[in-house]
Order: sequence, then structure tokens, then C-alpha cells
Amino acid sequence: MPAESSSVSQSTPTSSSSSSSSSPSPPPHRLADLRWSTAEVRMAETSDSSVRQRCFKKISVEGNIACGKSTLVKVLQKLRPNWHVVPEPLEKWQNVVGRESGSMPAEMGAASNLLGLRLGDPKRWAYTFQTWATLSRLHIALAASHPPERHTVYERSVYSNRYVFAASLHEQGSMNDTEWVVYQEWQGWLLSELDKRVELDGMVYLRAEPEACLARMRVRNREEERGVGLEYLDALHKRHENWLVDRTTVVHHPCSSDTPVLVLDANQDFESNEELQAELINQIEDFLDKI
Ligand SMILES: Nc1ncnc2c1ncn2[C@@H]1O[C@H](COP(=O)(O)OP(=O)(O)O)[C@@H](O)[C@H]1O
Ligand SMILES: Nc1nc2c(ncn2[C@H]2C[C@H](O)[C@@H](COP(=O)(O)O)O2)c(=O)[nH]1
Repeated sequence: MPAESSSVSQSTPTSSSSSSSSSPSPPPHRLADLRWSTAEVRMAETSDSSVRQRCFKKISVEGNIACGKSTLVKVLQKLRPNWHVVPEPLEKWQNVVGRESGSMPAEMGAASNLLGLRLGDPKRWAYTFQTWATLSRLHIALAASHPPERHTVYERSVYSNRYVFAASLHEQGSMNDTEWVVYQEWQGWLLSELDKRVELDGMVYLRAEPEACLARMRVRNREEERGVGLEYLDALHKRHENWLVDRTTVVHHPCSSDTPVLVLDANQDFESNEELQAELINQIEDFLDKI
């Protein structure tokens, strides 16, 4: 990968969806809140599209495992407290709780750590993980699309779920052809129905060498990721590059190959460098102004 600081690889604007509500912060997320009536969904869609102001943007921060997304997102929360920052729902993957009380018997214990199951036995759990990850991401994306009259920054998206992770799991044989087709069909249909509500105005790609990600992952030392090696990080890196840099990944509505992408060099150590952090945040702010 050539050394670089940052670049906006596309600048074609896409439509955005802001919301009309003025609540200062979103309600806490519970999967039980997913039980929307059709009428509620229609109302939200109507108010979304009627208030389509272009000033408040929805973007995601994308990048390989341990490239520094959570670290950047925390910096964003600190330096831009008026932005709505949505971290990845990791704890929902590490502790699966059902919508109905009592649907997960207490004695299941470790069986509720879906991230651990998926990394321990990919063939058995990859498809299940993809459905749960999509569900939890959609939940926070839809919840967040209501209140904020401010920029919203998601840590990853339903799009990396498909074009990076699911595609890679299928390629490596962890999802068979039938699971891959079924996943793509319902995921594609659902997102296209949700349309503007899940569309992004732009994406920030934290681009880091897989070797750097591996080193950081080892330092972070998340128990479930002990078996993750360079080969998997390499495969994910290539998927990110094809999708966000080369733009050769075939994407489906409401994802677009025209969605602007800001590429940031995440090889540099911004964690302990406040000057660099401020510079990165300024670049993201400029990007939001441009798209
Ligand atoms: N730019 C950086 N330089 C060096 N270490 C970093 C950097 N960004 C994050 N880290 C460290 O690397 C590990 C993974 O970072 P994290 O933000 O959790 O990655 P991600 O959310 O992308 O998986 C953490 O231990 C973090 O402290
Ligand atoms: N199979 C999938 N795994 C995913 C997805 N989104 C995240 N992940 C995994 C990767 C990491 O092990 C862990 C957290 O990711 P970070 O990069 O934030 O550390 O979850 C997905 O959609 N599918």
C-alpha cells in the first residue's frame, strides 16, 4: 500500500436523511425496541424524506479489525460532543439476549457469546453471526436516524457486514452457497426497502496495513480473537481496498459506488498524539462539509 496521508476518493454527493425530532440524545437501545408497527415505520419514513436538509450527514467509519476505529470514534466523541457517535454494538455480539424475557435460559452461559462461537467454529456460526450483526446494526442505525439534528458517525455499517465480512466468509467456505444466497436476498431486500433510512452520505476508511492491525489486535488481546491471524486480516484488507479504494466491488442499492470516501492513514500512531487526532478530526469535518 503506498504511503499517503489522506484523500477523498469520490466527491459525488448522495442524498441524505435527517430527522425532524429535536431530542438531544437517542434513547438507550434494546432489541425489544425492534418491534415497530408498520404505521410507525411509515411515519418515520415520511418525516425523514420531508425534512431532507443537506446540512446534517450520516457517515460510517470503516476499516480492518484493530485498525483503530473505536479509538478514533472515542476521540470524535471527545472533540466533537455535538456529533452523534454510534459505536459498534460489540457487547450485543458477546452476550446475545433475546427479545422475549426468558428466551435465553440462564444455563446457556458461554453459548450466548456469538462472537466467540463464530470465531471458534466459523462454519457452524458464520451465517448466524451475519444475521445477528445485521439486526443489531440496523437497530442502532434506525434508532439513531430519529433524533439527531446533527452529524451521525457510525462505527462500521450494514455495508461492511455484507461487502467485507459476509463476502469473505463465503469465499473462505464458512458460509456455503445456499447460506450466501439466502443472506444476500434478505439483506438486500431489507436494505432496499429501508432505502434512505440506511443510506450513508459518506464513509471514512481508516486504512492500515494488516501487519499493523495484527500487532494492535495482539496488544488489545480480546479473548475471542486469539485465533485470528494475518491471513484473515489480509483477506479483510483486500475486501476493504476493493470496496473503498478501487471501487470494484459490485454494490447494491442503497449502497452506491459513488458514495464519497475519505481515506485516512491509520498506520500512524494517533492514539497518543493529540495534534494528529485534531488533524484527523478536522479532515473528517472538511469531508462532511464537502459531501
Ligand atoms: N493509531 C494507532 N496507533 C497505535 N495503536 C493504536 C492506534 N489506534 C488504536 N490503537 C490500539 O490498537 C488496539 C485496537 O484499536 P481499536 O480502536 O480497538 O481498533 P478497532 O476498533 O478498529 O478494532 C487498541 O489496543 C488501541 O489502543
Ligand atoms: N463475521 C463478522 N464479524 C464482524 C462483523 N463486524 C465486526 N466483526 C468482528 C470483527 C472483530 O472480531 C469484532 C469487532 O470488530 P472491530 O474491528 O471493531 O474490533 O467483530 C461482521 O459484520 N461480520
